[in-house]
Amino acid sequence: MTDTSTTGAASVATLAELEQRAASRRERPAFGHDALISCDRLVRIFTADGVEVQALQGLDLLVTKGELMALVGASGSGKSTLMNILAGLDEPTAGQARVAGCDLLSMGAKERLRYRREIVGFVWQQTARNLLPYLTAAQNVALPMQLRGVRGKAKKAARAEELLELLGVGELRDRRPTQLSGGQQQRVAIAVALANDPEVLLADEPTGELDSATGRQIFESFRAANEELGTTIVIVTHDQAVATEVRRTVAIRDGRTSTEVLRHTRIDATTGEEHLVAREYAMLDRAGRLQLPADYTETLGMRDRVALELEQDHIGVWPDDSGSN
Ligand SMILES: Nc1ncnc2c1ncn2[C@@H]1O[C@H](COP(=O)(O)OP(=O)(O)OP(=O)(O)O)[C@@H](O)[C@H]1O
Repeated sequence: MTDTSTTGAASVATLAELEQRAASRRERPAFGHDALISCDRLVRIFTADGVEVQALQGLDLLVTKGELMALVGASGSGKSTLMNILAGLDEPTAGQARVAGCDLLSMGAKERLRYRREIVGFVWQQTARNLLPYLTAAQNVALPMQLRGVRGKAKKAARAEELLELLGVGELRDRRPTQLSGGQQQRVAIAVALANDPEVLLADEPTGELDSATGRQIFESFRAANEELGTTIVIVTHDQAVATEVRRTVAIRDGRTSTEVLRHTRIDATTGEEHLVAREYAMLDRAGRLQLPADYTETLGMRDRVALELEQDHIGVWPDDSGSN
């Protein structure tokens, strides 16, 4: 008979060890504790005509304060759903979402209104949705300050002027939206979104209705806001030029973050020249789940099951060869 008591005793933790483990788990910082935007297993289910659509299926996303990043993904992948939740316009079905310390699931109506006025600013694709047609550019920028209860007409006018100048449309302050080009309207819209100095600026396809040269100018306006005012900016875009200009592009697929491209400049040791280096990463969620890019799995004919091997500094993933033995 084999004596298992020794092995059994060795594998059973003492009470003191269990208490220590529980304590260290408690002390471990929560997911995204130091991020400005933190989405944790975010779910949004829509029900239309008795049919359920899972627009977000456990999406994880962390954005650090001061970042300028892009979100990309095919049509229907859930980008606008996520933006509407982050903008405080829609509520998630489950999961957690926090922006600048505000819990987007438990906010009451009053808190939600304050959140939309003071914590986030947004710029939409449709230029007409961003500005009131009967107000001048400067009056449009002053309006959010007025709604927030900022006192002093001169103070509001000065802030409006400062923002319009920063975005390169200072000289257009007295024009109404119909007297501005699409690109100029979007720059005024960015000034409106920044009026109350929000922590986060959200933009959903802000260059979607513009030609590529104008789109580039708009992107430069976002960069100016990010660099000069330190505003954290998240841009949803189909625009390849925008997606490759930012340091971090996160791809959403089927309601989840799937891959992420990080870019940094590297100086060539021999020539001294600067090169932009981009590298694609797959997201690993807290349960250890990894989504492999479809083009990788299709190339190697991987389906249903893969073989894994732990090496010293990497994990190998091979097509399932169990049938060939
Ligand atoms: N109000 C709604 N009612 C029902 N289904 C919805 C609603 N809003 C979005 N959906 C569905 O949720 C999924 C995600 O939509 P979403 O608009 O977030 O995608 P998207 O990535 O922004 O797409 P696009 O790039 O075309 O704007 C889609 O299948 C869409 O049909």
